[in-house]
Amino acid sequence: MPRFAIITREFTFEAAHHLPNHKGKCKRPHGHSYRLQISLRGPILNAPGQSEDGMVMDFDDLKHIVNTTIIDELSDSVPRGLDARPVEKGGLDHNNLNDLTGIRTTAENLVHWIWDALVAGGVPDELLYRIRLWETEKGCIEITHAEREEI
Ligand SMILES: Nc1nc2c(c(=O)[nH]1)N=C([C@H](O)[C@H](O)COP(=O)(O)OP(=O)(O)OP(=O)(O)O)CN2
Ligand SMILES: [Zn+2]
Repeated sequence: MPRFAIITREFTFEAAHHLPNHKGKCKRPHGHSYRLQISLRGPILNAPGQSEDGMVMDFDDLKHIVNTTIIDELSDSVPRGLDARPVEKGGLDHNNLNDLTGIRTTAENLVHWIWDALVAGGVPDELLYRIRLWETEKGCIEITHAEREEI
């Protein structure tokens, strides 16, 4: 029987957003230094002689897929919401999240959008374990498979 492990890689990006109709200051355009944690849970590979022997996934591979799917570039496979607008280039980093994603950019909505985007970009849904996102140092949103379930 394989043993399992949860691996977590952290990412940061700077981005602008606003929340239309928010009762407070967040309705105005402003920026955050976002902190993002992607966690995968899966079997520890038993592949003697291979690079990934003893890993769930190589951190380098996870970094590459997250950067090229959502952070530095936006993969063409990632669905964008109805309010999406053209952005000059790039992914979440140094962009306007309202225009890039086309969704209402609460942290709650963003973590579900990120989950969908990573699956669209090739991360197996069954490997994704948890996504955590900090907009500020004081507040964090997280989802796991339990929060992905529709009632
Ligand atoms: N549940 C949520 N609440 C809020 C969200 C959100 O995504 N989910 N977002 C915002 C705003 O985006 C805002 O930028 C963050 O607000 P806040 O926590 O108030 O951040 P501050 O650092 O500015 O808070 P201070 O109390 O002024 O330090 C709001 N709420
Ligand atoms: Zn904000």
